[in-house]
Amino acid sequence: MNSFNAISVRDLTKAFKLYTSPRELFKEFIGQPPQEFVALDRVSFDVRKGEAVGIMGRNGAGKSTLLRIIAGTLDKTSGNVEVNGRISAILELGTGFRPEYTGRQNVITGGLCLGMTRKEIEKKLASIIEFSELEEFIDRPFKTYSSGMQARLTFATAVHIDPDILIVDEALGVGDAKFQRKCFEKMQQFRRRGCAVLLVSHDMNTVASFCDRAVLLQRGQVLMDDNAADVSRVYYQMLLGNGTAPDAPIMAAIGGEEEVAATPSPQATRTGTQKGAELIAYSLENEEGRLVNTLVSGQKFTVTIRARFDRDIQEPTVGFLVRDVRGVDVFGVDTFGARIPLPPCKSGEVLEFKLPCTMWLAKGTFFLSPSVGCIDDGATLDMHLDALCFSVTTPLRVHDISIVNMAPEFEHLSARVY
Ligand SMILES: Nc1ncnc2c1ncn2[C@@H]1O[C@H](COP(=O)(O)OP(=O)(O)OP(=O)(O)O)[C@@H](O)[C@H]1O
Repeated sequence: MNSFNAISVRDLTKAFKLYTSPRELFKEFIGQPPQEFVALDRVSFDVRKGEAVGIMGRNGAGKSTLLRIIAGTLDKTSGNVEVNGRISAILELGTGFRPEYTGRQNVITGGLCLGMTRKEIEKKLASIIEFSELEEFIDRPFKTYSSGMQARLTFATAVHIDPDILIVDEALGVGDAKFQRKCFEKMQQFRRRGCAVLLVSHDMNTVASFCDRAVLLQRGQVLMDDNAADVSRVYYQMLLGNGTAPDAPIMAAIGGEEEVAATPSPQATRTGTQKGAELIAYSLENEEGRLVNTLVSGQKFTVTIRARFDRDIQEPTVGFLVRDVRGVDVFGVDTFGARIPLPPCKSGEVLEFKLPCTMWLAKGTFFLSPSVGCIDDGATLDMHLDALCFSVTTPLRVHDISIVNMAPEFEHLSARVY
């Protein structure tokens, strides 16, 4: 393995044998193999030292199976996993912890399970308890702890191993916000000293903000391995759509090749009846009429949408929706709602819709979903969810945390001292 890598996974495959009855065991014994379920299918990726990699995917995609094999608690069927350094894995709450033991006793047994020596544990016991903030409860039975308290003790023990590789499977999700913050701070410290972090999470914001890279699994295969923000976005679109990412790009942006267009997402999900009209192009233009994927808060821009009709529509309607990365709808408009009639369209005609707007959102990444509909029968004919990804930058005078730009007029500011 390359010396920069902490983990190297090559063609990793895991097939679970499915025994539907005890007879199947017997059949296997006499040479008839049982049915198999392939949970991981030739998965390959690397994690570099000091890198934080998110593992994403819908329920059953194979994330836990992957982590368990890397952590060494589950056997692989084929392929190769190389690990360079000491692993500490939080695969589920209270790994190696006994419900009837006290918190203190469990730190000792759990620590031993996680690979610490008894001497090491004794040396770190006070620090583990302090990190968990459970001093008051540490001599009570573990089974009386809430799931958040269990998470605290599990995490506190696991991070005191001083691992080279930290593997965390969602366990942090149950701690309260303050404790989660503390855990992420601890994980950042690990990264700074070269520890690799592998984090399974369903939360795209966690992955996008904490991880450098992410691997998206779909039915046991690697669908995407890229920077965390892009993978999170695709994962989010999978969740919004039919659960799988389409194989091929479905959209092209309008415009000249030399110009930068807002990125049409290859993963856009189509909704609507898809009968009567289809969206054929859409784009964003700045005030100079240039195709852009970055808009400046406070400035004007134009949304252009083109739709082709394959039947006569007396009253078409066009609109779009803008969402942020968390999936919150931040703006929506359509000609029907605005009571602006569009001209009737005949089969074979293309309608071009251009709507000048002002960008009042503040800094961030957003997704635009264009749509075309038919007022005659009240249907959405075609809508491409989150099809255009664009970012907004704010002028210096708007604070970074802003969601919207209230356009402060500093030139008219008055300040009086009494
Ligand atoms: N012991 C087992 N025997 C048979 N199938 C199994 C076994 N363990 C896991 N699977 C199957 O393997 C697939 C992957 O499971 P896994 O737990 O890795 O998914 P996951 O991505 O972690 O899901 P989740 O987000 O729900 O935790 C699932 O379809 C699951 O049913």
